[in-house]
Amino acid sequence: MTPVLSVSGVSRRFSTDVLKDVGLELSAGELVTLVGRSGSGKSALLALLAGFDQPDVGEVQIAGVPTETPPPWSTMAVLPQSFGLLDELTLEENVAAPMLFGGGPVADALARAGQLLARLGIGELKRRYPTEVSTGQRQRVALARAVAGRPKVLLADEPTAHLDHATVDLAVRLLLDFVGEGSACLVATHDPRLTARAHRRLRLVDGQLFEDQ
Ligand SMILES: Nc1ncnc2c1ncn2[C@@H]1O[C@H](COP(=O)(O)OP(=O)(O)OP(=O)(O)O)[C@@H](O)[C@H]1O
Repeated sequence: MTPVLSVSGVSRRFSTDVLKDVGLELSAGELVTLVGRSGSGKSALLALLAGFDQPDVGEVQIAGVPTETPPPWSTMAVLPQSFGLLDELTLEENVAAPMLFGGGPVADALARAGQLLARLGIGELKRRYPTEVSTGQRQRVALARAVAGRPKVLLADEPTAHLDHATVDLAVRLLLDFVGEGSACLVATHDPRLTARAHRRLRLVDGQLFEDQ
C-alpha cells in the first residue's frame, strides 16, 4: 500500500546541517512519535513535511505525489506549538472551521465540533472565546480542530505540553481513534505518556533519524 506520507534522502542546512539524509514512511492507521533533544531538528522536519519549507535535497511525497507547497487542510493538518486559534471565533467555531472550509453543512460542523470538545472534557466551554480559557484548554481546542476535518495526515508539535495526566489520556484516545479511521499522525513530543502508546517511535540524533525498537 502507498504510504500516506513518505520522505526520502532529505537534508536541510541552515548555519549547520540540521537534517541529514532523513527517510521515513507513515502509513494509514499509524500514530508515530518523534523525539529528540531540543534543537535536534524536530520542528525543522515538521516544517518540511508540512510544505512550509523545502529540503536542500530529497523529496517529500503525500500519497505518492511530490509536494512543494503546503497541501490543503483536507489532506494535511498541522497542530503547531502556538495552537494558531482565531481569537474572534468561539471554541466550537474554531474547531468547526476546517469542516466549513471543506464545504460541509454548518450544523453538522458545529455538532462534530461540540462532540470533539466534549471528548476532550471541555464541551461546556464551547461558546467561550480562546482568550477566555486556560492554555491547556486552548491546547485541547487546537487538537480537536486538527482532527475535525479528518485529514489524511496530522503533524502535531508537542500537543500535550500543557495537559494534566487525565487529559493526556483523553488526547491519546482521540488520536488513536483518529488514526484508526484511516489517517496517520506524526507527533513531535517529549511526553512519555504519549510515546508509550504510539505504534512506532522515531528519534532524531544530530540530524539523523532512527527508529526505536
Ligand atoms: N529557519 C531557520 N533558520 C535558521 N536556523 C534554523 C531555522 N529553523 C531551525 N533552525 C535551527 O535548526 C536547529 C533545529 O531547530 P528545531 O527548531 O527544528 O529544533 P527542535 O528539535 O524542534 O527543538 P525544540 O525541542 O527546542 O523545539 C536549531 O539549531 C535551529 O536554530
